[in-house]
Amino acid sequence: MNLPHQVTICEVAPRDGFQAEPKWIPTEDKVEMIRALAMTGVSQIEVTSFVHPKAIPQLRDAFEVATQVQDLPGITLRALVPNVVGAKRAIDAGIHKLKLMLSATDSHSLANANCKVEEALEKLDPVFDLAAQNNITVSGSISVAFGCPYEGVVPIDQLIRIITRYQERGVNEISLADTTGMANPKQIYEDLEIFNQEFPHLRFSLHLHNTRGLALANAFAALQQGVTHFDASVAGLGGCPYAPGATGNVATEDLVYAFEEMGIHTGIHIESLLSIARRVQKQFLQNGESFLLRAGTCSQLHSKPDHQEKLID
Ligand SMILES: CC(C)(COP(=O)([O-])OP(=O)([O-])OC[C@H]1O[C@@H](n2cnc3c(N)ncnc32)[C@H](O)[C@@H]1OP(=O)([O-])[O-])[C@@H](O)C(=O)NCCC(=O)NCCSC(=O)C[C@@](C)(O)CC(=O)[O-]
Repeated sequence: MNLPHQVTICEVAPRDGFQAEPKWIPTEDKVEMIRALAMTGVSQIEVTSFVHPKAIPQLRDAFEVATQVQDLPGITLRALVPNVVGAKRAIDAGIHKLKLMLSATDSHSLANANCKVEEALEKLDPVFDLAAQNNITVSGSISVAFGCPYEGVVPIDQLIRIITRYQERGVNEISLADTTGMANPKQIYEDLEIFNQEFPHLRFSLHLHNTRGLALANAFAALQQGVTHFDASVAGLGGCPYAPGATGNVATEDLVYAFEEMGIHTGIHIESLLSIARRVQKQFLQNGESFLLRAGTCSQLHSKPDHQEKLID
C-alpha cells in the first residue's frame, strides 16, 4: 500500500481543547502545558486564538500566552484568527503561522463569525496583505467541510469555490475540518481525490473530530490520498462551541500510535505525550475520547504480570 513515510501533526489542545472549557485556566497553566507539549517532539502547536474575548472568554489571554512561549526551539507557533484585528494581534504577539477561521456554510458562519461565508471571506482579504508584509505563513481552513450540523451535506461545488478563493489569495495549505464528526472514510477519500485533481499545487491538511468514532478511519483514508498534515489534540480535548453536538478532536496519542504502528514517522514521543494526556484528563473537564489513555500502547502490555514479578523478586 502506498502510504507516506512521514507526517506532521499540529497539536491543537491549547486552542481547540481549551476554547470551550468553562472554568478559567490560568495563563501559567496554559503556558506550562504548551511547554510540556513542545518536549514531546511535536513541531507545530496551535497555542491560542485571537478571536473576540466575548466569543471565547477562555482564550482572552491569547497575547500573554503567545508572548510567553516565544523561546521554544524549533516549534512553529500557530494561532487561529478570524479577521485582520485578530491577525494583527497575533503577529504582534510573535505568532509564526496564522490559521484562518472560515466555515463552508452560511449557518455555521453566522453562528461562529457573525456573518455569512462571502462576508467572512472578504474580511480575510486584508489578512493576506498583512501576513505578506510581515512574512508570516497563512493556512486556510474550512469548518464543517464534510457536513454541517445546521445544513447537512455541503455541496462539493461550495468547497471548490472556497478553495479557489484561497488559492487566488496565494494560500498554499488548506485545513479541511470535520467539525462535528460527520465525515466517513469513503467521503474523505473521494473528496480529496477531487481536490487533488482540481488543485494539484495545494496542500490539504485534516482537522478531525472524533464525534462518531470515525476520526482514525478518516485519517487513514486521507493518508491514502497523500495527506501528510493533521491536527490533533492531546487527550482528545476540543470542540467548537458554535457547532451543536461538537465533541473533541482525534486524540494526538491515538493518531501518533496509529501512524507509528504503520511505520509512519511522526517525530512525537508517545510516552511523553501519554503522560501529558493523563494529567490533562485529570485536570480538565472534557468531552473528548482517547483510546490509548484507556488501553495503553501494545508495548505497555508486554510488561510482566504482577505475580511473575513477585516470583522473580
Ligand atoms: C469573528 C468575530 C470577531 C466577529 O464578531 P463581530 O462582533 O461581528 O466583529 P466586528 O468586526 O463587528 O467588530 C466588533 C468589535 O469587535 C472587535 N473585534 C473584531 N475582531 C476581533 C478580534 N479578532 N479580536 C478581538 N476583538 C475583535 C472590533 O474591533 C470591534 O470592537 P469595537 O470597535 O466595537 O470596540 C467573532 O464572531 C468571533 O470572535 N468569533 C470567534 C468564534 C470562535 O472562536 N469559534 C471557535 C473557533 S472555530 C472552531 O473551533 C473550528 C475549528 C477552527 O477548530 C475547525 C473545526 O473543527 O471546524
